[in-house]
Amino acid sequence: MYHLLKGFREYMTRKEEFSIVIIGMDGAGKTTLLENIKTTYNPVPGLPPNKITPTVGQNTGRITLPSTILQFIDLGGQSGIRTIWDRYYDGADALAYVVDASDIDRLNECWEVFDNVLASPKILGIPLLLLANKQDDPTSLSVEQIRSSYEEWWQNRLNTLQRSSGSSDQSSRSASLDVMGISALHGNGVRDAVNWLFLRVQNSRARYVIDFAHFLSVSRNI
Ligand SMILES: Nc1nc2c(ncn2[C@@H]2O[C@H](COP(=O)(O)OP(=O)(O)OP(=O)(O)O)[C@@H](O)[C@H]2O)c(=O)[nH]1
Ligand SMILES: [Mg+2]
Repeated sequence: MYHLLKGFREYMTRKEEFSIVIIGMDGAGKTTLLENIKTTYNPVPGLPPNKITPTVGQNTGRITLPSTILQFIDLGGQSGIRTIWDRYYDGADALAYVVDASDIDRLNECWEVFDNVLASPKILGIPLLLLANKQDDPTSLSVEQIRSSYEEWWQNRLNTLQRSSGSSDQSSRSASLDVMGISALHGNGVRDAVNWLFLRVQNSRARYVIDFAHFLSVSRNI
């Protein structure tokens, strides 16, 4: 029991590290977001936007918060590379799906790609944040418009599949979807998005602690 309690104490006091995977279509602004997060939180700034090129593979960045380390993994979004995303879901504590809110012509494709992400059983239970990026661009859709666009896309898809009974499924899907607006280029909303991710991964840790405490109380009674 002593070792169990010692282990529990060490578990409670160590700086927990969480992995956050950033996905989204090519050009959505994922790497710009990652580099902005580095600049915002680290003493060494991230790459300036004019030095960022399309990602082939992945980029990573770590930030240290008072009680937590967040490790961000930004994956390339070009169609040929999207097949690698699935491999990263297993180790992910949270997912951020970045949308280019100014690229209205590609929104349908964006929702198809998003739907594929949602269809993966590996992401069940992982906090998921939808980021409507490029809010600094006056042509960008707002957070509400992005949410409506997804709802509309989903409804059309149901209609195409002639699954009219699925409408309640659709409403629960979009109602539980967290959407935030950001400008990865200028940093607006980036701290709020990082706070959301931090709180969600912390909450999932709290659940583990409750489970462990429950395990301890059960083992005491054995
Ligand atoms: N106006 C505006 N442009 C942005 C913003 N974020 C990114 N961009 C621009 O969008 C383009 C693509 O940005 P990236 O960060 O390379 O996009 P990505 O999602 O990493 O793309 P892949 O690596 O190909 O998957 C660049 O020209 C960025 O400067 C933003 O918040 N506002
Ligand atoms: Mg990139």
